[in-house]
Amino acid sequence: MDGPAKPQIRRKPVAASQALPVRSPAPKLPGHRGGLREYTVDQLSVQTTGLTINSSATNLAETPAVHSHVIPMSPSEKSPAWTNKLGPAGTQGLQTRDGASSASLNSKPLPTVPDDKQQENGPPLPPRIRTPQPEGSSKGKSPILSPHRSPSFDPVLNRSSALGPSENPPPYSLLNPHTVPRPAIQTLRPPSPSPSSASSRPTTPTPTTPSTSASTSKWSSALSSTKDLALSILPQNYTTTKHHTVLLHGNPLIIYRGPATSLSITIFSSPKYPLPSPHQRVLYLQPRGFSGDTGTKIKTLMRTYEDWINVTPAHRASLQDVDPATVKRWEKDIARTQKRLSKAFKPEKCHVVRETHVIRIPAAAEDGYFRVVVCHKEEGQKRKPICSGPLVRIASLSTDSSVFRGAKLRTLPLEAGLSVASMMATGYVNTVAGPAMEVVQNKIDQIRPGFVQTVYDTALADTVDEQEQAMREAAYAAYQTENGEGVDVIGSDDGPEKPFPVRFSGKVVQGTGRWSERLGIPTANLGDVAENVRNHLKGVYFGWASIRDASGVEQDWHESVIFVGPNPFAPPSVVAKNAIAVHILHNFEGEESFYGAKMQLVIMGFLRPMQLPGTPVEEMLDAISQDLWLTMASLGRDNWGPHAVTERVKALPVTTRTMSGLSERMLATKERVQTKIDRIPAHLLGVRTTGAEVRDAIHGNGGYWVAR
Ligand SMILES: Cc1cc2nc3c(=O)[nH]c(=O)nc-3n(C[C@H](O)[C@H](O)[C@H](O)COP(=O)(O)O)c2cc1C
Ligand SMILES: Nc1ncnc2c1ncn2[C@@H]1O[C@H](COP(=O)(O)OP(=O)(O)O)[C@@H](O)[C@H]1O
Repeated sequence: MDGPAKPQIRRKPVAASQALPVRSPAPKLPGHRGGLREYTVDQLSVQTTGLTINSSATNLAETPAVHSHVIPMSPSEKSPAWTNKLGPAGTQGLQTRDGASSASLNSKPLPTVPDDKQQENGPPLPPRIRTPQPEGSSKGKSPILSPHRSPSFDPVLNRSSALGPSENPPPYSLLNPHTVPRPAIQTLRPPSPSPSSASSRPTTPTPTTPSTSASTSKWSSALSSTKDLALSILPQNYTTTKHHTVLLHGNPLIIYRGPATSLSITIFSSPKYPLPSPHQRVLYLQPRGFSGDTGTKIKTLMRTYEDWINVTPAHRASLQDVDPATVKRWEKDIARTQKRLSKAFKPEKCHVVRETHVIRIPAAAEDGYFRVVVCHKEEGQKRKPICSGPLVRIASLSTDSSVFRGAKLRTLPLEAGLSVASMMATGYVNTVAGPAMEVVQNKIDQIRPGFVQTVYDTALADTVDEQEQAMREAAYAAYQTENGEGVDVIGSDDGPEKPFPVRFSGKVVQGTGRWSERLGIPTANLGDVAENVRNHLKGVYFGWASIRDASGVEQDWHESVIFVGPNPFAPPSVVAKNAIAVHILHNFEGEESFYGAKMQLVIMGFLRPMQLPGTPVEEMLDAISQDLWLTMASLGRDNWGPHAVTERVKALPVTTRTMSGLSERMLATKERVQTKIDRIPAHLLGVRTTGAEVRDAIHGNGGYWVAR
């Protein structure tokens, strides 16, 4: 049971310069096969390694349908162009209903909150009890999987269907319940059951599979579990200060769903403080815990100089225009909040309901933690933040390592849950969209990471070497915390310490399946591993893994967590032999398994001793969430990556070594496949595509608001 002593976790200071103007996830370098420098430690050969990070995305956010028309705002009502160059800032210590400061996840102060609006330790509100949503007829079903799609009005696109002519629903008949990938995640439940989630509410009808196949229910239950988890982890649904309260309607976990991704809030204020007039009231989406590269993307896609995104709804609607079921839900939330406010404030000071906003979340917001900040903004003046809403997590269904960005330890289980849901959803996309999608998506994945975005928005680096350096730094920067404190990492920046790195290989064999059944995390079990590895290692380690394909060609290297110890699920034996189980932090896009394949492993360091068999599932998940976090952060550093990538790329012909040469090739391929990609409404299944993100801007702010 006792492995090496628990390693020292260091807090790595992060220099501002590490927030690079390049996009994370980083590109896979074409032709990268991970040629390696080898060392020798005991009888083991060792090597240094490289970095590969992928990305894709999705949202099931509810977009309340508007029945008839919306009232366009007059030009004067429209939000002013945002020329303000204030950097991102936080709302300081906004008081939540349970008296907790929202600064627990967001610690930067808002610099310009007027005195009378500053946070105060105002009357603590009674704890919020989340009551079940009786309308929850669709509990457990993902909104995008609901069996019927009505041609209801789409408030974002301002037309009668969310789907354009080229955006037909995917060929769901192709759904094959047997091909949706593992894992089963039934046990991935919130620590304490939370009765309500967005998944339990009626939502805007969306296209779906006609069947209630096993795969569909698995996928939707993965999401619904994660959403439940979100409620228990990010439970506060309103923030309040002396004069303002912002109530979030729906689940704080908002799954990306293309241009129709939205969130709804209601703003209250004290009788003496009505909200500014519509043309002076501007709503921003403020990224929390992001690194500079995301800021760069926002700036580029939104054609602006700042990281806050102006999301002020473009249209004014009346309550009669809104779907009655949505209004009913809002009213219920409002009544509940008002009841609490009336207990917390004297009647003459009690906040009154002012406006409800349905905010469209642009694709530029990417994945991460956000809050809505309501500002007072007069022409030619700096904006003045008035109040801000609860934290929300915008997420696409992807196993992209960057889903961990911005997460704090408290939210990591949620991140792990998302990662599992992502795996299933991405497989689902491949299944429903059929082989075309798979081929095209695979291609786009090869060409897309980093490069396309780089071409769009930044000056190109001169050489591939520089690009590789940049992508590594960008990957690391993604783990910066919002307060600049840095991230937790293992080991020194100089690279792995003796006896690591340790390199070995094994053959992927079938395990008992019990681990993934219980935790929802697939682990490749290794046979044919050298005895000295089995016997000398014990505990949980991190490192790089690479699988050889059928023809023996080594594929990309992926970050991995590696377990060496007795398998608690294996049949008892007199001398328990150590098992080696590897979870690779990569989505294998619907590939069922790689049993029989040869896996190369390079262990770079020790994470923790193994937990005793019988440890509660929640505790194990917590530990693994931290394992994943530490692995990504630790391996993202310069001296911890697969440097041999550089050597490989150097071997390429000179023309392909320059960034421009590469990016041209990338773009040419991209153009060939983009048209196909664009026809697949992957966003409905939660997958972001580059084309969809770029086109997103044409929808403008969208959204609508209702005066009370
Ligand atoms: C990252 C990781 C961490 C693990 N941590 C533990 C642990 O702390 N305690 C334990 O008994 N098993 C641990 N395991 C191992 C599993 O219990 C199990 O032996 C292994 O994943 C094989 O399961 P399978 O037979 O279902 O494939 C871990 C596995 C992985 C991949
Ligand atoms: N990210 C991943 N990490 C490890 N294995 C994966 C991953 N994705 C898919 N797999 C596949 O899933 C298998 C493990 O599945 P699992 O449900 O744990 O079954 P078993 O324990 O019976 O092998 C691996 O052998 C591998 O083929």
